[in-house]
Amino acid sequence: MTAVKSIAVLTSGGDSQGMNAAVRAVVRSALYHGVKVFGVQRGYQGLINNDITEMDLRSVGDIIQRGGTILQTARSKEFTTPEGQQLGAENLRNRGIDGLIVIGGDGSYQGANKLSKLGIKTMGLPGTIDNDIAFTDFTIGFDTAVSIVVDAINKLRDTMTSHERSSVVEVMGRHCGEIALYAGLASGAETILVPEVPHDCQEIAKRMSDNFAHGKRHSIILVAEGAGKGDDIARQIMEHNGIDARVTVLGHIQRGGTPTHTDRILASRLGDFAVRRLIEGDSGKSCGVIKGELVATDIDLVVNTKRPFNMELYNLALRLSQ
Ligand SMILES: Nc1ncnc2c1ncn2[C@@H]1O[C@H](COP(=O)(O)OP(=O)(O)O)[C@@H](O)[C@H]1O
Ligand SMILES: O=P(O)(O)OC[C@H]1O[C@](O)(COP(=O)(O)O)[C@@H](O)[C@@H]1O
Ligand SMILES: [Mg+2]
Repeated sequence: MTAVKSIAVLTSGGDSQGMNAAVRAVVRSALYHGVKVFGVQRGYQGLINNDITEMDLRSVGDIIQRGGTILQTARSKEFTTPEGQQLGAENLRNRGIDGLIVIGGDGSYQGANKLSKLGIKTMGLPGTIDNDIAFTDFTIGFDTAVSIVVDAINKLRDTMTSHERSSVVEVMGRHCGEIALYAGLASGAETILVPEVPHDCQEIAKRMSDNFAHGKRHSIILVAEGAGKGDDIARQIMEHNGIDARVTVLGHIQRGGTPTHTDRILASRLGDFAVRRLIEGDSGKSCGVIKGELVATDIDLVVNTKRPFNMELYNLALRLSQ
């Protein structure tokens, strides 16, 4: 006997590579356990518009390797109102859907928390390139996004070294420096600017000049968008040390392309886990992986906890990039 007979799945907010793999896992796991499964189009907007269709095994064929999301995504203003949330919950109930799996980032989690408080059995899956959700080591899409940034920096290094230039690379992360931190450490960037740690352009310029004086032939400055605009940082540093700085804004390239195997496996594990928890009667949880183990944490706690910034990795990146 399963605690839910019929569930729905949606993707919301900024898309991320691996969302499709998560949708596939939810659909196939639900059907495996004899639970009906519905797909909601365009995130919470689809809940409001009643844009909900039943899915079968073939609805999720040939998608594990695709970026983006076959369910489409949206940022829905209407859903941030209590009326929008009530309507979304009613539309689910009217179809006899008694469980919902939300795949999205910190904003989507706020919405999932509201639905859970309205009595919908809701589970959240962390789907965002930003890695800004607490109580999971990684979010779905982060590994792919970091790989894309590292690959871009490898290419930039070649030409920067040849010209003895510095390169400012702006990456995503409106409120969170995880992409900059991981990509910076993995690519040997000399400077990593994140919203969590204050910076001083004069100090950065001085360190850069010292490095050039000691034989460095390039300098990579990685800036999370939440820490400043690449153009502004480049201008300020150049004013202090006169070293030619070129700016690259990676933008939405970071959110596209085929997910890495790490993201596909994370998405598959989390999607299946969320379904099993709903079947066992659990709800109001965020699914995550901590030290390799699947965990379910109260979504209310997750949305009210800021993910701690990893200063150990940050300091390591600085020490190793001298
Ligand atoms: N406080 C909130 N209450 C209810 N719904 C919210 C809230 N914050 C965000 N949402 C919903 O989640 C959607 C996605 O959030 P957003 O921050 O854009 O993306 P992400 O989930 O990737 O962080 C929003 O468009 C909105 O519909
Ligand atoms: O151009 P868009 O779609 O607003 O997305 C840009 C944003 O996407 C993100 O990667 C994720 O943002 P959300 O949490 O709002 O989905 C942010 O770091 C970045 O600012
Ligand atoms: Mg977000």
